[in-house]
Amino acid sequence: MNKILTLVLVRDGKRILLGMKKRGFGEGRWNGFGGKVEKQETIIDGAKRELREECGLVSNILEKIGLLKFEFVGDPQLLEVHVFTTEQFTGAVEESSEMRPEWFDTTNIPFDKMWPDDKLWFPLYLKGQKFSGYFLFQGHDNILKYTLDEVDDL
Ligand SMILES: CNc1cc(N2CCOCC2)nc(N)n1
Repeated sequence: MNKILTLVLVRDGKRILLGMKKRGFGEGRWNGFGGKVEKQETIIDGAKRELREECGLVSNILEKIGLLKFEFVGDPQLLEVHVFTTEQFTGAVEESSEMRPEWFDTTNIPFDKMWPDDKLWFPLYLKGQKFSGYFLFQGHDNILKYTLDEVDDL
C-alpha cells in the first residue's frame, strides 16, 4: 500500500514560497510544504493542514496539479505525493519547527538544494501543465530511472 503524502506550492505572481526542511525526511533541502495525510482527513485537507502547520499560511483554494510516485531501491514502501498549488492564501509566513520559508523568483529556483526530481517536473508546473511521474531512487540523491508525462486531468 502506498504512503500518501502531500506537497503544496505557493505562488505570488513571479515568486514561489519554498521551505528549507529543518529535520526528518528531506532535511537540508528546499521544498514545497506538505507531509503525511491522517486517517481521518481527505488528501486536500491534509495538504491545507500541513501548509498551515509548516509555514503559517491558510488557503482554501488548492489546485491539484501533479501526482508523483517514488520508489527507493531496497524499500518496499512506495510514496505517492499529491501535488497542489495555490495563489490565494491568507496569514503571515512564519518559520516552524519543520520549515524555514523563503520567497524565490521562479527564474531562480535552487534546484541544486532540492530533491533531484524537482528539476525534472518543475518546468511543467511553471508552464501550467499538469503532470504524473514515477521515479526510482537509489538512496536520496540518485534517480536510476523515471517516467514523466503531461496529463490533462488528475
Ligand atoms: C523523493 N522526492 C521528493 C519527495 C518529496 N516529498 C516527500 C515527502 O513529503 C513531501 C514531498 N518532494 C519532492 N519534491 N521530491
